[in-house]
Amino acid sequence: MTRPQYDMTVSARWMITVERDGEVLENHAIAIKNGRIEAIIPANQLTAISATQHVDLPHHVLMPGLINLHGHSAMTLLRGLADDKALMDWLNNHIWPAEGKHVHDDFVFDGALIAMAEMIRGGTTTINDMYFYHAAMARAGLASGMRTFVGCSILEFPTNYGANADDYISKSLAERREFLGEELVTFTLAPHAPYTVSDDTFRKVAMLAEQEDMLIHCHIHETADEVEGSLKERQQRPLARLKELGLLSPRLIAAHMVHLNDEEIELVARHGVSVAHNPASNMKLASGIAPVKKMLDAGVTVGIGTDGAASNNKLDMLADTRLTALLAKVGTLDPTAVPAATAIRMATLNGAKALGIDDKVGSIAIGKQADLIALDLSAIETAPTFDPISHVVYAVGREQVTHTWVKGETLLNNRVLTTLDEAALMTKAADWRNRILAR
Ligand SMILES: CSC[C@H]1O[C@@H](n2cnc3c(O)ncnc32)[C@H](O)[C@@H]1O
Ligand SMILES: [Zn+2]
Repeated sequence: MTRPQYDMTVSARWMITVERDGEVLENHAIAIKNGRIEAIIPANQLTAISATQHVDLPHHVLMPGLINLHGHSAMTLLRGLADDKALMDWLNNHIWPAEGKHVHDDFVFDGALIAMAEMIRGGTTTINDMYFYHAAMARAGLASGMRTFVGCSILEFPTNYGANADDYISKSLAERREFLGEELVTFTLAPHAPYTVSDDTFRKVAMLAEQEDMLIHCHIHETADEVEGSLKERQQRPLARLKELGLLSPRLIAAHMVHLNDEEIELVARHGVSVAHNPASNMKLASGIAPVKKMLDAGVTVGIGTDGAASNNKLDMLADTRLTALLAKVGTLDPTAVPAATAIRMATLNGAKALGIDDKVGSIAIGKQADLIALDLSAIETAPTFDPISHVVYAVGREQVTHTWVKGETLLNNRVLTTLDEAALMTKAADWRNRILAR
């Protein structure tokens, strides 16, 4: 009898499937063909099948790849330029002036590749980004092999990329056309925030999203100042305004959502809006603590994002999954607010749901694409292991990520990047440091 033939099999000591909260398979293997998981079997049945390549992970946990639900990848090149500031001081007096001097295609391409090297080494397989120069971002995504959502920024004021909202929109749609056939690249509409986008533009974005079947990605209710500013200027809270303008729908991924009352949480749940929670950025910019437990209890899909490297200052989804669990506990004084298994689901399947790709990725299941990561738990820092779910959330560091796969392609092999040249990127980073310091 001929044995079933696969491209790759991976066996692991533990497998966190995320199919059911808390499910851990011990000593199991998966078989992958054409980038898809075709079988999940006890490791002792591996002899019954054959594969071109086998990866044995005897001390490792295998789990779905992490989904970074909110980021600005190219901002790695501005990391550490302005720390210890509140959001509007940080943006108005530091980040926007620096972006005005430096942000062009080459900045976005190089900065995004540096971000992707960091993310792949930390177990992130999907990035939901928003920035400028989208063809450069998409090219970086294709070069790295990451699943890349390219958010097309829309603002009312001019930047190097666009003159006004209509200009941002038309340039973005033109850049999108070039990548429409690429499975791993998806363009989204990214109106920056309620305080930088007009009513007319928000209406256009809502219509365009329907016409073109696109997601919308926007910073919303990030700070108390944003909510108060809107009340002062328009006698309306930003979310109420966005509801009137037709923005609230399952297409919308709302980044931050820190300052919400109970009615707003209900509204967001009713309209199927997803939320990208950014605990590190919210802590560093002193924006506040998002009501994550209340949102989850109301049925909102809440995923996790890092935000940019200039406000985090890491692109470390494992660290921010830990922060998600810890911050929810301290914010509610309830140790059960976000348990470990919930935090893992937020960083994987919830991100996939928000992006509308949970039929493809976000958990380990037959038929899903092989976006997977492996972490080596044999380090002293994670010995002994009683519960791998606990270790992944509370004890591991990203240096324990050994392998990262997207659609069955190896992006990280025993901690070595396979698609990106780390040494060349180090040189690029040094060049950018000199250019930025020179201006
Ligand atoms: C439209 S995305 C690009 C734009 O957003 C800026 N930005 C980065 N992080 C944040 C944040 O947390 N809140 C608001 N705006 C942010 C970034 O610098 C770009 O100018
Ligand atoms: Zn952001």
